[in-house]
Amino acid sequence: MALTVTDRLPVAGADRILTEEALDFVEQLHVKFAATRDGLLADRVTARRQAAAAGKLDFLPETSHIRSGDWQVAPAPGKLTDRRVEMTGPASPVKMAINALNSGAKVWLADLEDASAPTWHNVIDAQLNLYGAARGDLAYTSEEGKEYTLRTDIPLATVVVRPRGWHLPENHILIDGAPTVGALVDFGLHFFHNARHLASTGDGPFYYLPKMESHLEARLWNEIFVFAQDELGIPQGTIRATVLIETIPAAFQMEEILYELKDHASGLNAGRWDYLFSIIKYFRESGSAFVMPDRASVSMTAPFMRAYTELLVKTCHRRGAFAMGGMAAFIPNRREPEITAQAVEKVRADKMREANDGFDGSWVAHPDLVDTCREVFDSVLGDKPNQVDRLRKEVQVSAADLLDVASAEGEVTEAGLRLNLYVAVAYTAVWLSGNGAVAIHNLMEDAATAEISRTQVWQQIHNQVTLADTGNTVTRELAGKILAEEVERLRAEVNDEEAFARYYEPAAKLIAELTTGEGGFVEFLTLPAYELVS
Ligand SMILES: CC(=O)SCCNC(=O)CCNC(=O)[C@H](O)C(C)(C)COP(=O)(O)OP(=O)(O)OC[C@H]1O[C@@H](n2cnc3c(N)ncnc32)[C@H](O)[C@@H]1OP(=O)(O)O
Ligand SMILES: O=CC(=O)O
Repeated sequence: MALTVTDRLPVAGADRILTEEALDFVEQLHVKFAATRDGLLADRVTARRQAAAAGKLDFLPETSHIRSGDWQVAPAPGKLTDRRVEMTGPASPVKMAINALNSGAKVWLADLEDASAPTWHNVIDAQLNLYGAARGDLAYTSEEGKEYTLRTDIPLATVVVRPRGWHLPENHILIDGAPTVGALVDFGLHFFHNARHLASTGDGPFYYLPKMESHLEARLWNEIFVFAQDELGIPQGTIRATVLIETIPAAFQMEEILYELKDHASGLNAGRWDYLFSIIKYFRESGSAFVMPDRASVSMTAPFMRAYTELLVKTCHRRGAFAMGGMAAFIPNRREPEITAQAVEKVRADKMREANDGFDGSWVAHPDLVDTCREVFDSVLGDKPNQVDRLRKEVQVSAADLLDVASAEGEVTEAGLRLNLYVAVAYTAVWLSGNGAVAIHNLMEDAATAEISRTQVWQQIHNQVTLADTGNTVTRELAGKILAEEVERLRAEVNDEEAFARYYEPAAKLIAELTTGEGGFVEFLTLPAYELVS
């Protein structure tokens, strides 16, 4: 096996990350685990085809002993016993890393996934920032002279790193000439450089694991953790992982996922946006029962979404694990107090539902929402650091409840179709420019929300949906016409032909292929997009 790095110096300091020893560690992870990951990705395709053909999923009969068994995950480590507010955001640029650490949140989900466009610069810069974060050593002065330093008056947020999902490759580290697995690169570099230090201070290493589709994928992570801890001489069980339940098959395997990671598990998170994307994707050709209303009208109170969150809380607490709430997409705007007031009220309502339902904490996307989330959880938790003791035994959720997409109120409209196409192109353009999250119309957009937008269009075309406001049927031609109009709208808004040609034209071409193209469904928007960035 020969490991090569295609471009060693994307950012100052890269050599501190891409050391021979760290790359050896990544290579070892690859040799031991990449083939299993490849097999699990292939299994996803088979499992989805079967479920789509049947138009249903069920709890696994072969693991019923796990669901009925009496077991608990390991107790939470000190730094993860109170997670009432978690701030999410990309680990690059350094300014955002410092802002997140300083935000007053208990945890910072340092995102190498949906809020990050994994350009080589971003991948390495994020690792440099995580290295600094682990050691309390980050500072930055902006071009305007604003100084960013870590606060000493409050505890900094505990870092929980979210590596890329299993599907994404890393094109800049090759083994025998082939791209490596992005997740193994992200985890491997972070663990190698920081695990001993974090373990010595009780600050980690902690991870969020995204987009898994089966408990066997969780088993693979567990095997990686066991190997990595042995290699670096760190006690087994030091790593703690919170798993995002954000795919529909994973919702049927929550118990099994916790069980596989038992000694390393600290909780599950209800990743609502990817979850919606996953349902659309999984059952995309299974008929009208799975066609969702306009994205904006599917809320967390829709019965099928409520079934999912209720089951998640019950499952976690029964096993001594934390149940973490998700992301309300409303973003404050420091220049528009009215927008901020609306965002705060909507976020407050969302967090109140979660806290009352038994979640132990939740996510916010912006530092100006930390206080709102904390106030809500303070009011429900009182003196307690969490509510893992609320077992929610009364909750009963069936397979049919989880799949009852038709229970969502709302319609499919041309306005929704138009907005989906606008957002998909606008977000993809920003992603191609190297930024994985952006506010569009005062909503947070990241890879997960953009995936909903583009898959809804695909699903509407392939199910010949009739639009409630115009009576038209969604066809390739209609979506293509609206796409062209939205691209012209964006051209006028961007008002910069160079930027438009560089980012928006390729984004529009890609979104056209993914929505109205004849080339078949593409699993992840970020896979072809990644081939367009360096
Ligand atoms: C579906 C999921 O997976 S959700 C989780 C993944 N998604 C995310 O994590 C999105 C996180 N949020 C963000 O990236 C940002 O809030 C955005 C892109 C939505 C909006 O960012 P901006 O347009 O920069 O917001 P705004 O101008 O109001 O920012 C004000 C300040 O807060 C900082 N800020 C905003 N959001 C964050 C954040 N998430 N983390 C750290 N700092 C932040 C900005 O850097 C800026 O700092 P400055 O005053 O020092 O310059
Ligand atoms: O990752 C979180 C989500 O909501 O998707």
